[in-house]
Amino acid sequence: MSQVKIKSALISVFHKDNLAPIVKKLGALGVQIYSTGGTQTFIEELGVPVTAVEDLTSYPSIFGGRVKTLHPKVFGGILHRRDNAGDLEQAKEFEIPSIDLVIVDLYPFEATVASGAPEQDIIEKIDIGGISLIRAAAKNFKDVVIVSTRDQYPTLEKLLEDKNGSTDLADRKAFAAQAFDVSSHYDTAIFNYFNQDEAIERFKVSQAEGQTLRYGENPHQKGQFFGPLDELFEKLNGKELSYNNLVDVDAAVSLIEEFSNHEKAFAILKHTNACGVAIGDSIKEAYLKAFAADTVSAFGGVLISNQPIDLATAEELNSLFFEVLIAPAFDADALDLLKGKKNRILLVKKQSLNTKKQFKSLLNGVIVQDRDLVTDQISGFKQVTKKATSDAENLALAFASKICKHTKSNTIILAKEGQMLSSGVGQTSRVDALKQAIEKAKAFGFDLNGAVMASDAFFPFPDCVEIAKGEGIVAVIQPGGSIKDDLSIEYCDKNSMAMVFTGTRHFKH
Ligand SMILES: NC(=O)c1ncn([C@@H]2O[C@H](COP(=O)(O)O)[C@@H](O)[C@H]2O)c1NC=O
Repeated sequence: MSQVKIKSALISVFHKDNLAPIVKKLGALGVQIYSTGGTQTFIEELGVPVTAVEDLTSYPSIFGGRVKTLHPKVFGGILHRRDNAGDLEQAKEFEIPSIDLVIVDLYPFEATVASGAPEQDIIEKIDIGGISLIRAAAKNFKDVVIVSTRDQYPTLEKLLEDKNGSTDLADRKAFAAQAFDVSSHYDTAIFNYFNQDEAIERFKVSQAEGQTLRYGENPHQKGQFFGPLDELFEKLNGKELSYNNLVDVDAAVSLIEEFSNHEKAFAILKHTNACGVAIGDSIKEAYLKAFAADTVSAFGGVLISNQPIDLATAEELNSLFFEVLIAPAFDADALDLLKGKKNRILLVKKQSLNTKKQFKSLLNGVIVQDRDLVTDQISGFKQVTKKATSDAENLALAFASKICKHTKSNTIILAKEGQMLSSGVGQTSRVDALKQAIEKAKAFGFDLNGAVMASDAFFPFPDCVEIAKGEGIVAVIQPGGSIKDDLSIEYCDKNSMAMVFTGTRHFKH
């Protein structure tokens, strides 16, 4: 395999951390180092010999650093083909030295955008010279080693250690692949920043972090997840998250984020749908009320709370077999108890979901939409029946509507005082969803007299309110918008039921 001995290096890095051992090693190997302003000072302070790029190019860094390495002596030094007589001839003619190793750490564009910095600061953090160095060195991987992020320092260090400055083609090609990963990710971030109003209809996503999952939805399917999982969660216990766990965790987090921190909320999900949701005076009470809604489906579920898990709640949870429990924190004694089962996945939710877009693949393409960020507020309820909803009913309706929004359509949620009694989930007709909900509520011993009903979309006919009346349901929330709304309203008026419209449909397909 064709070996290249590193005799010269160009180092230009934004963050200087963890660079010192590499510089020292290169110095010890007698490598000729070229460097830019701040990096050069850093290297000098280590006592390692370094030549300023300015001395190579005979040009100073100009325009506030916008142009410092962009020069034929630098790019020629990287790009000339060492096995091409013509290139070698020209390199000699123009006094272009070989550069065998390039180390770059780009201006932190994404971090600057995330910090909320003004546009002019963001623009100045679009690295031009660095990205060009990366692309040039990666293109000429036959002759050059390109280290394009700080993450690769350990690999380089090991290489320098093991091979004393020599590199194989395979090493260099692997670095080149990573370099184009870095450069394409960087440019995607810049494009998405410029295309915030989506004037250019393109779907460009680059997730820098990924992990291979044990398998996909089923064992014969491969699965991977791309995203910053560690930013969202800290795993305190349990086996690796599976594909299906991740899908359910996403649904659980989306649902629990409907509840404000002063409400003590607990939800149990199966296959992305809630089979129990409640708010209570304590988190233990919320859990017990959520569990009561469907003590069968809770088995193997994904559980989530918006409050820390205390010992009292953990003692109740301990007797349930569940896959995942997510909470903002776990009391030490609760954690000790729950850790008793080694496979149980316990996740600390560190931050909120902040994506504004959702996408999935279909028809050989990708479908993209804004996330449904509308939560129906009592202040926005439109009373459409003669009988107005009471304050208590409004609270129950708002609660039920939050669950509707995160349940597969067609859905009906039946609730009472901060407790989901039952749900009809993913049915092909709304009537079937209601019938399923009624059957389930009865199966788990609930009296529906005085309960409220939420529907994710309008009632095309009055049949749902008719059936609901028969079960003692007193108040209904729905978006409205059917040409036959009047029939449902009339029925409610004649049967002293109250109904509010929200104006917002919450289909979830
Ligand atoms: N303009 C150029 O020619 C140029 N060449 C290298 N850089 C970047 O300058 C930074 C290092 O600068 P310094 O060594 O001065 O701290 C690196 O992030 C590198 O990617 C440049 N800056 C931006 O484009």
